[in-house]
Amino acid sequence: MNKVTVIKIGGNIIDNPAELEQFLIDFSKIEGYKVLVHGGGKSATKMAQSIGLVPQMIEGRRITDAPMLDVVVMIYAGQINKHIVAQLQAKDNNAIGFSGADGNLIQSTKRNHPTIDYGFVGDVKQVNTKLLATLLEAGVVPVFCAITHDKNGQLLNTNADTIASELSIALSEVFDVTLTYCFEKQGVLMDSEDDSSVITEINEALYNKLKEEKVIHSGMIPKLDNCFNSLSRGVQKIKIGHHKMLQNSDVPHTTITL
Ligand SMILES: Nc1ncnc2c1ncn2[C@@H]1O[C@H](COP(=O)(O)OP(=O)(O)O)[C@@H](O)[C@H]1O
Ligand SMILES: CC(=O)N[C@@H](CCC(=O)OP(=O)(O)O)C(=O)O
Repeated sequence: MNKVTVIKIGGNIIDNPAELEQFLIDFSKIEGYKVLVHGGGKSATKMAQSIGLVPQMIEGRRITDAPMLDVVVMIYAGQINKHIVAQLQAKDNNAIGFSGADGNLIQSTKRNHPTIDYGFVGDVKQVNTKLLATLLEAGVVPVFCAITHDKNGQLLNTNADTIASELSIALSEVFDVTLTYCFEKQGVLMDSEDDSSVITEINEALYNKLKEEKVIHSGMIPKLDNCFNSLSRGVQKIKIGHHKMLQNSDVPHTTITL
C-alpha cells in the first residue's frame, strides 16, 4: 500500500510568519504523497473583531452567522490558503489550494444541535477519495482550508482538526496514512506550560484520566477526540507535536494509541 502523510497546522503557527516559513520548509522536504490542512482561527478572530463582530466559540467550534461565514471564507479559503500555496510553490512543491467545495472534495451537513445554534457550521459527511487519490497520484500537494459545502450551494465552516481527521480516515481506505497534528508545543504535555513534560504515548484510558484531572483541557480535548476517532476508523498512525519532529524523529512528541 502507498503511504500518505497528512499534516495539520493551527492558528498559532499560521499567525507567526517565521514559524510558518520554517514549518513549510520542513513540510516541503517530506517525500511521497502528502496533504496539508490548515486552520487559522486566530486570524479569523482578529479580522472579525476589527469589523465589529463578536467571536464566540462553544466546545472548540465557532458560532458562524452569515457575516462571520464571509470572514472565515475570506481568511481561510482566501488569504491563508493562497499564501501557503504560493510559499509551497516557491519550494518546488506543486501545491493546489482547496476548500471542500472544490471538486466536491469534502461535503458536510449543517450542524443540527438540539439547544445550540452553531449557524453555518458543517459536520463532514463525505470525502471525494477518488479525486483526492487521483490528485496525489498526479503529483499534486493538496492544501485544504477549513471550509466545506453542503452540495446545495451553501459553504460551511468546519473545524480544521476534524477536516484533517476525516481526510485521513477516507484516505486510509486506499493508503497507509500517518496523521500529524503540528502546533506550537512539543506534544501533549503533563504541564501545558512546560515543553519538557511531553507524554510520549497516550491511549484513551490515560486521556480520560488526564482530562478529568484537567491536565488536558481546552483545544487539546477536541484534538484528541479526533485522534481516537481516526485510529478506530482505520488511520494507521497519529502523532502530535512541534514541526521540528518532521525532519528529526528524535525530537520528543506524542504518539496516540487506542
Ligand atoms: N496537556 C496539554 N498539552 C499541550 N497543550 C495543551 C494541553 N492541554 C491543553 N492544551 C492547549 O491546547 C492548545 C492546542 O489546541 P488548539 O489551540 O486547538 O491547537 P491548534 O493550534 O492546532 O489549533 C495548546 O495551545 C494548549 O494551550
Ligand atoms: C467550526 C469551527 O470552529 N471552525 C474553525 C476553523 C478554523 C480552525 O479550526 O482553526 P485552528 O486550527 O487554527 O483552530 C474556526 O472557525 O475557528
